[in-house]
Amino acid sequence: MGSMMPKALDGQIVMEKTPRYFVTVETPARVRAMSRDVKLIVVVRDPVTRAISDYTQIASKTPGISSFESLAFKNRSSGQVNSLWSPIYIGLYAQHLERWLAYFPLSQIHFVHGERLVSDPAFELGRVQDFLGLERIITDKHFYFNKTKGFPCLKKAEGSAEPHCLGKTKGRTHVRVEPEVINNLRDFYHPHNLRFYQMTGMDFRWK
Ligand SMILES: Nc1ncnc2c1ncn2[C@@H]1O[C@H](COP(=O)(O)OS(=O)(=O)O)[C@@H](OP(=O)(O)O)[C@H]1O
Repeated sequence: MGSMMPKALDGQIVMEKTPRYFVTVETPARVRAMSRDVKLIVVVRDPVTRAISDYTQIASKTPGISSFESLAFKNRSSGQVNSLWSPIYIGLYAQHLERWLAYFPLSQIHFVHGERLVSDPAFELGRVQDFLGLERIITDKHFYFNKTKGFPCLKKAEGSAEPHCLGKTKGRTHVRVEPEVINNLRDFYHPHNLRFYQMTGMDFRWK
């Protein structure tokens, strides 16, 4: 992993982004072997919406896939959640964080509040810049709310004068999931979320 990272000059920061790192069992030890003072950034959102978003993405690439409802439960009538199904498993944030905390102090891990990244991107990016020890260059002046997209976008893309929104696969309409299933998943995640708030000292206020 370390040998694959590009070299940096003094004053430069090398970034690497892989969503799977947070949940892959071998990763914390590998990252630690590469650098013990690396800074880690994790974007987290309500695990129920996260699961539906994840399924929406998988379904868009998998013709004939079973319904969310049938994959999310081991047994629908008993309401037993299939916590090993990846869209559900990834949202068990406390469990994943626990593995990282065996290798890194909490002070080296920064959590981006996913919902606030959408409602107030400048605020969340302010926190990220502080965490990285950077000057606060990105501020609310860089964003505007694009009504068509329903999300914030950049007024100017890097090296261009044109506005820039994220692509079509970011911020798309989710598949409809039965309200009863959503409530069931909320109950399932509730204790895990509370543990996560306690571990991070942050109240994400997920329902
Ligand atoms: N500004 C802006 N524009 C569009 N989308 C935004 C933005 N900020 C955050 N988001 C949320 O990012 C979600 C997609 O990111 P992913 O986690 O799927 O990306 S990746 O897997 O890391 O590539 C995507 O999830 P979905 O809404 O489920 O599509 C968005 O809610």
